[in-house]
Amino acid sequence: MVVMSKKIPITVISGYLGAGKTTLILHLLKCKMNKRIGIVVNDLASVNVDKKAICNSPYFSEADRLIPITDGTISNKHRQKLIDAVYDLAASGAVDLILVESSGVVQPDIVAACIVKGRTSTAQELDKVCYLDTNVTIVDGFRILQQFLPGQGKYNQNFVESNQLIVKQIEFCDVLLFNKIDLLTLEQKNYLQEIVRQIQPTAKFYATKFSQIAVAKVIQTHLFNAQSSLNERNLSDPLRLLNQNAEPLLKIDSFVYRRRRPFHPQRFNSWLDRWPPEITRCKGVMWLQTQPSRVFTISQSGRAMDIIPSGYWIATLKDWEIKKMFTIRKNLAAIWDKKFGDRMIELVFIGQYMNKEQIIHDLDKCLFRENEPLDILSDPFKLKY
Ligand SMILES: Nc1nc2c(ncn2[C@@H]2O[C@H](COP(=O)(O)OP(=O)(O)OP(=O)(O)O)[C@@H](O)[C@H]2O)c(=O)[nH]1
Repeated sequence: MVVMSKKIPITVISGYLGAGKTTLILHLLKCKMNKRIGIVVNDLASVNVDKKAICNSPYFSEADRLIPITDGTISNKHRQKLIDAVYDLAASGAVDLILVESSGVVQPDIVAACIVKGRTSTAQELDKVCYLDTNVTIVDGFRILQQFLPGQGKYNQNFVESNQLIVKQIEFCDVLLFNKIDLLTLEQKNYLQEIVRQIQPTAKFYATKFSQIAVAKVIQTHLFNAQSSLNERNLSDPLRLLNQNAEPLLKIDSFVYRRRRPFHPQRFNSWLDRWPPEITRCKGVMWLQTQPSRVFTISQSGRAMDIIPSGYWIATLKDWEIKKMFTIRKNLAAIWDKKFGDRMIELVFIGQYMNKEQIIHDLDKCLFRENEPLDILSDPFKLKY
């Protein structure tokens, strides 16, 4: 049994799909004050896009540690993976604090119960090496504008189920970040804040843009009180909560669309105009025939869509640089293609009742065909500067 002289504090970050959880982690990495940070990222899809975003951050240092968990639902199997990952980090002595990013469809009270009462698969007690310090819930103001306004989605089951989950996430937290306020008018912001405060009157409340918050407000706050927080919600026996076979509140699916060939910019752009509403969240990378050196990152959440150039493919570097990258990036050989190098389209789609075959079929039609004429000038993704 490992006995730690000092237990490691844990901040759990919850929030619906695309609320800004990874954005908060990237912000905290940037702000850290000589602390070694351990991160557990629980992503819903089989490709952990959040892990890539964090590991590629210039602020993720060699002293930091990250353990990814994929297919992050709330099933018993995944609860065990989460407990084991947190224990490994806390018992390693290699980190000073731990951030746990829940997947967007997870109830935070179950994650809290895992940390308060969890035992590893080898029967080690988690509370011997770490303690739950703060539960942060991030609320996507722009999404709830759509979901919480009167009359919206009244007869739509997707809305009802996702609203239930968002409300549960709001209810169980010590700190609430009301995020994406840059996308709201003052009137919308005030109206929605009022609703959120009614659901959660006691937590510390901060309105944020891009999850920007002072470190001390979310780390080592000592705000979580296991007795009152779990008891208040009639969860007096966290073990029961931990062991119950919770049906996910939200029946949500995900799949990965992966192709080596690039998109035809105009065709892909017109597909974006016909975006299937069942897709709740899409994230990943892509490339365009017209701009073969650029990596484009896509991040869609509800009605908000970001497609931004975010660096260059390794395949565009000089030969010696590419060779060096092979020694640095251990997984590069596995993804390298003779013709395209590391260029690829890899998009994770998350949603309810998605017509996967139709989406794949339509996206395949957006791919650039051999010997097709190239119209660089009318590329809608061309940078204006
Ligand atoms: N306009 C705006 N965009 C934001 C803000 N915060 C985050 N975003 C964007 O929202 C998108 C989703 O942010 P993430 O941090 O990846 O969200 P997440 O909660 O980690 O997403 P999942 O892990 O998929 O559930 C990204 O494109 C962010 O840049 C904000 O305050 N304003």
